[in-house]
Amino acid sequence: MADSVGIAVMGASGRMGRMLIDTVTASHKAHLVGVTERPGHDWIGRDLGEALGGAKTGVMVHSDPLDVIVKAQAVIDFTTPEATLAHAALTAQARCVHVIGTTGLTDADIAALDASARHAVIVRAGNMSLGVNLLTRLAQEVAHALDADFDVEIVESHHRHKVDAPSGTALMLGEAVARGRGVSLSEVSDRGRDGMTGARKRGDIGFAAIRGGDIVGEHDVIFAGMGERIVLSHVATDRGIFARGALKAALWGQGQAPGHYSMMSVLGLA
Ligand SMILES: NC(=O)C1=CN([C@@H]2O[C@H](COP(=O)(O)OP(=O)(O)OC[C@H]3O[C@@H](n4cnc5c(N)ncnc54)[C@H](O)[C@@H]3O)[C@@H](O)[C@H]2O)C=CC1
Ligand SMILES: O=C(O)C1=N[C@H](C(=O)O)C[C@H](O)C1
Repeated sequence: MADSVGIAVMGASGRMGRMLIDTVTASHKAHLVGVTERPGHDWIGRDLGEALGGAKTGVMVHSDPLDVIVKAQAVIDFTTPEATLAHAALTAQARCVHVIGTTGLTDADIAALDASARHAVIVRAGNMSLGVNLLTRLAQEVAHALDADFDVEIVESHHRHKVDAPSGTALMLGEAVARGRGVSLSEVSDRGRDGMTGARKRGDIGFAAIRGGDIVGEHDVIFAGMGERIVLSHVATDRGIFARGALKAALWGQGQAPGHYSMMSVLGLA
């Protein structure tokens, strides 16, 4: 265990929480030191293995995040914006690496994370997969090469339980296109068209969201010109890609200077 990194997983019973527990447990480079769930959840106070329907693991499910943060070298957090902000105040005090996959954060939330990142290493991305992070680089390059004669539309599809839109990934892709064009996304973003919207505005970056069934996560960046169209796509079929990225970030963060990093740094794409 000497070189193995102690990891706490927040939101243990969630879709990503379960995947993260499997990924950390299977790793030779990390081990699980604790997990949390929201106060009132029926897993609180139980052994994690038993809560998952298997044998005892000796890892208990806590509701107080401090109980696990004090034991961890890295916290992996795919929960809710409210929970993630509360965790960030504690990881900053504990000086432990905070890997944040939670999406739906507001600009004010991100500013609060910037403040925590003065003391702790935060790695945050709306998508922790290698494929999507590479796609953001490609989208930026294509946007740079083309002018606004090509209309950009970002279409994302997710499972019926997803609560935020556009997805964190769609926003990452939108930011990449805006960077490639040298504009600010907030000034050109077109979200939630409905009714008599008027014709499309030149230079806008449009977003559309589909929700249904068990779709893990699909993203298209469409560059639609006159007589031709380029479509950059990513299809996730297994949440393991996000969990593996998050674990990689937790390991990479050890020994880094405090700061608010993205997966591009972790993957050597920055
Ligand atoms: N960045 C990435 O690569 C990815 C990000 N996500 C994001 O991760 C987040 C979670 O996604 P899912 O696992 O699908 O959602 P989920 O709803 O299945 O899981 C969230 C879990 O967090 C728990 N939780 C809520 N408040 C808590 C608190 N105060 N303390 C501890 N646990 C708490 C919930 O009870 C739940 O079990 C979403 O924001 C989603 O968009 C999801 C997949 C990949
Ligand atoms: O909620 C999800 O499931 C996902 N959320 C992330 C997002 O908002 O982009 C990443 C992935 O697409 C799955």
